[in-house]
Amino acid sequence: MDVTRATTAAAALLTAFGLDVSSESTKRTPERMVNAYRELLTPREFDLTTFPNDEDYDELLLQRGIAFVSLCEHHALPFTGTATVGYLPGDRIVGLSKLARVVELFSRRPQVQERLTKQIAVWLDEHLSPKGVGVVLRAEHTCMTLRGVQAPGTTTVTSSLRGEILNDERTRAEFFALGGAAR
Ligand SMILES: Nc1nc2c(ncn2[C@@H]2O[C@H](COP(=O)(O)OP(=O)(O)OP(=O)(O)O)[C@@H](O)[C@H]2O)c(=O)[nH]1
Ligand SMILES: [Zn+2]
Repeated sequence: MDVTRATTAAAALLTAFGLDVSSESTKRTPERMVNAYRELLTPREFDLTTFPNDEDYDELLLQRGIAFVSLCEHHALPFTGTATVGYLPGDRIVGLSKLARVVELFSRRPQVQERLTKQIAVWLDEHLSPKGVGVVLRAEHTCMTLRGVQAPGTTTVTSSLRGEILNDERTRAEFFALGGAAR
């Protein structure tokens, strides 16, 4: 991100909106605005730590209630919610915190919820090679609740399933029973 250019552009945009960016209170507003968007668009880096599945744990593991914030690519407004990320281990188990970090990796960029959901599932499938992966996101889109149609209280729910969580009926039912609608 070119912060200097972005700050100049933010000042021009706010001025074009008719806002005063010269008072003591607002003169740093363009810079603050850029910092806020930069934060929303910058995931923290991490290493994917995995361990051998020595106990042969062969049931589902779910992480529920992973809070995320992303940016609607149509309006550049935030959408926020919670993710449930689950997997059925193969030879390796994952460090628990990494599930939330993967959600952050893909949420801090311009997104649509469908793509975000799928990217999390595909990434885990490719990097962890588990027997199955399931992701459910539940989010409020401020472009829908604060403006436009103004439908407060609406939530958008998406899911992406792979492997046995997709194909095995019992595993799929258990996944949704344990973590459906991103509790
Ligand atoms: N499928 C999908 N649509 C989204 C997402 N986020 C926002 N949208 C929609 O993207 C659409 C953009 O449509 P436009 O008609 O060009 O935008 P607009 O004129 O601001 O429309 P309104 O929001 O209806 O006022 C809207 O219907 C949004 O609700 C998302 O994550 N997934
Ligand atoms: Zn939007």
